[in-house]
Amino acid sequence: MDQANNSAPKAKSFGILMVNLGTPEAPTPKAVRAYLKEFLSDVRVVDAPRIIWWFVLRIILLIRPKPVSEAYASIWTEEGSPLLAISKKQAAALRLHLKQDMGKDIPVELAMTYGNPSILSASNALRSKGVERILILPMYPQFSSSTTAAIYDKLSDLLKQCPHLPEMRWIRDFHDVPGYIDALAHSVKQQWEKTGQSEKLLMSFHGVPERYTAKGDPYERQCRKTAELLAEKLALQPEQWQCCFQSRFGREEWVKPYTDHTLKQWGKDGIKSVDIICPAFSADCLETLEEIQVENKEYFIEAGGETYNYVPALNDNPDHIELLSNLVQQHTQGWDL
Ligand SMILES: C=CC1=C(C)c2cc3[nH]c(cc4nc(cc5[nH]c(cc1n2)c(C)c5CCC(=O)O)C(CCC(=O)O)=C4C)c(C)c3C=C
Ligand SMILES: [Fe+2]
Ligand SMILES: [Fe+2]
Repeated sequence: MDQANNSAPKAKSFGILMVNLGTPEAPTPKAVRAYLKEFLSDVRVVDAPRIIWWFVLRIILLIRPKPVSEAYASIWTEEGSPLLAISKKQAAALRLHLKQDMGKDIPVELAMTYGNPSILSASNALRSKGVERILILPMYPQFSSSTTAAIYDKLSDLLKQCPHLPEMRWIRDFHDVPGYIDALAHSVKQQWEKTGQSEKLLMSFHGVPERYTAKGDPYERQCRKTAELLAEKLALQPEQWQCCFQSRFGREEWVKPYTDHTLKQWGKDGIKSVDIICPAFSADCLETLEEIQVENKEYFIEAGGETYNYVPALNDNPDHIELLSNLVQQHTQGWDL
């Protein structure tokens, strides 16, 4: 019998498109303005009618870049923006871990929804490596129309130019995956080993407008589920923890309770010590390193609190990378044959 007919068809190679939000190129008003312009022009992020939003955005872009660039300057590192530097480390660690687990090189390309490296350049890099099947890995444990769906939109816009499409699969969310909850619990326990357990654990998630939940965005529900599972894993009593939402933007009501209000109230109520974790952020960034670690700490201490411990994001912790590798392997079943 013909040898060629007998052998299985050659497996098409697959690659991973790891995507996070994006960050300015530099901690300067000019770079922050360019970043905010692209980010805040996306209808998935701000869904206001375009004519009205166009006027409002012009004002925001006059006022916001200066203070926000100062906040970025305060967290900037030699490797650049923490979000980008950590994301690069996550991509490299995932590449290494997949090689160990799967015994071969699986291309992993990092992309940002806004700014660089763009989804276009990362997709082209995968194509140049001969990848015919792409697994999209949004680095958001909880699905939101304002983050994960924005990646879908960008990618579909880009694919409109392509005469031939790759096969694609998505990791839509992993808010309740045991490996994710375990990794969060492990990071809290490590904090407790270093500093002792505080009176309260505050789980602070990035907020979204209440209207988004009303329209069917599952984000708030998924955040609450993550928080419940983490509390259960840590065997916390209801009075020992609280789920809150941070990073409000604009004047409308966002999902509650608000992180800053809660910390001020706890300080006034005589709570002396708090541990705070931000499970919606897979990498430390402006919203954790400045807003949570600095700004909200001040609110708590000024209101009478004494001890405030920020539990870092999962970043490139080994159990985070193990979780990502397991998710990749589950979602590519049948592709590696
Ligand atoms: C305008 C509305 C915004 C929505 C809705 C929103 C949702 C959302 N964002 C993240 C994750 C991140 N956001 C970050 C920064 C950031 N977010 C907004 C606005 C909205 N986010 C702004 C305007 C900014 C920029 C900073 C500022 O001007 O205040 C970041 C950090 C980026 C960095 O460079 O470090 C992350 C990460 C999630 C998960 C989310 C909803 C689910
Ligand atoms: Fe945000
Ligand atoms: Fe593994």
